[in-house]
Amino acid sequence: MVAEPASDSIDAVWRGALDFLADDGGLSAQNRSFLRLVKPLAVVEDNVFLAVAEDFTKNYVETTLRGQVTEALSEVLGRDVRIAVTVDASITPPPPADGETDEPRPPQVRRPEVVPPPVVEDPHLNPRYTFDTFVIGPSNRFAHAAALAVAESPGKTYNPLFIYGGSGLGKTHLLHAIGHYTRHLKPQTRVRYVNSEEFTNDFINSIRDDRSLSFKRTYREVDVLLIDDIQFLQGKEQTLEEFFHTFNALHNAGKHVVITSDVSPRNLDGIEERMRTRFEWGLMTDVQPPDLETRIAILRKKAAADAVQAPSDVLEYIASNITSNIRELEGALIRVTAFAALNRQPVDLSLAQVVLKDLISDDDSEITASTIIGKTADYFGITIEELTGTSRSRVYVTARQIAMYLCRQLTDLSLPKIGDHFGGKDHTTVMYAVKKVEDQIAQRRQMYNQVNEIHARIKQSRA
Ligand SMILES: Nc1ncnc2c1ncn2[C@@H]1O[C@H](COP(=O)(O)OP(=O)(O)OP(=O)(O)O)[C@@H](O)[C@H]1O
Repeated sequence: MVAEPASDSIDAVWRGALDFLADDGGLSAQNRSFLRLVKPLAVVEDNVFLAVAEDFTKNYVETTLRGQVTEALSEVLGRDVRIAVTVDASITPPPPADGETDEPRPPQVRRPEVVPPPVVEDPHLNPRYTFDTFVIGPSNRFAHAAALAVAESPGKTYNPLFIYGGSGLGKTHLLHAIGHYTRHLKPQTRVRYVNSEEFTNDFINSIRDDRSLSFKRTYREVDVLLIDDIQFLQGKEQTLEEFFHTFNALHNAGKHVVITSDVSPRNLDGIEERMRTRFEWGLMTDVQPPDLETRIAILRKKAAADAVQAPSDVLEYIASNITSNIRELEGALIRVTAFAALNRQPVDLSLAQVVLKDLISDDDSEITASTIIGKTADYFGITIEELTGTSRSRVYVTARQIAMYLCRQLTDLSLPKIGDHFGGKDHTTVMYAVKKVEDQIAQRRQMYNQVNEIHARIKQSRA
């Protein structure tokens, strides 16, 4: 059993968590700056209480940084913990530690007249999903144009904008791009991005905690609401009712709503007619699987963004063989370039063919999260309960993170749904695991081999 740290050791726990994050290497300078604004308060059972001076910082820590911070604290404490962040306006950022003086200091957010507040991305928006990084082709030209028009003048035309289409075709990317561009043009615009599952959880929690007013404020006091994967609301009557009122309140006030779904409004079963009709009030547009040229252009852009060298014939090979999902397309490129980097080999066609042999197969029967979890547990010689449980032993954590990564790569499940398969883990934990495995694949041969071997076994099990 892990001893409960005395309350005066909370500083040591927090320092350990910061060291863990530093070793992990995944924290940007901006995020390090944010963590310096946090004052650790106490560990009580499985809760770690933190305080910050501002709502803005609280929001950032609770959304963008939650996965990493929770993971680090759980690692240090040896068990799964949750974080709770409170606002205490009397907190001032600590002075820089020795040797830290060259690091950029976070701006003093409480003296805006001297130093302006930090200009950071909206914590809910992925910085990589912008219009600049979006490749336009015949399959998405209309959706892109509509998204751009909304971003340029929200509340005016195409309200609501409804974007639908299959998994991994860029719907989420477009939603985030609208958010970024709107804020770029008019920084004071209040934009909120939310996945429908988070909306549901937020709603349920607000009822449980008697916070319906703050829930309403969160979703109604915005200029642009971007709501992803609305199909998850199918059949959830109370949440739908709440969403219906949210939608009406925003629409009546001339605020913009952008919705994505895997099917068109009329194919959304389990959603009342009155709501489906409203979705059709504005503009509906689909995104289709991209053609070969667009797929090659997407790979080229991705290679340039990641600064990896990949000759044209390799990009064409990948693009010719992976046709229906852009997430898979990008995953294949990462796999090839990671293998080449680990083996200090140049990326060429024969290498790509070997590396992608099992990925490019004719068998397209569906891979499930259960298969992935089962095969990963087998590989590590642990049980499914251990893999999906809460133990922090290294082997369990590695197995859990690899299985989460493979679920993201090989299934159409959303981050919250993947979390559900792992005993109800938070979607930010899944996001963190995916990012961590992605990074380590390119840096550690062992990780690369493990992921590849498990992937091969999953594919074989379907043969
Ligand atoms: N046209 C595009 N140009 C560049 N990258 C793209 C494009 N379309 C999709 N992508 C990339 O493909 C990946 C999957 O896209 P995204 O998550 O937006 O798909 P989605 O349609 O929302 O899928 P899901 O329904 O599974 O959530 C992302 O990394 C995204 O950046």
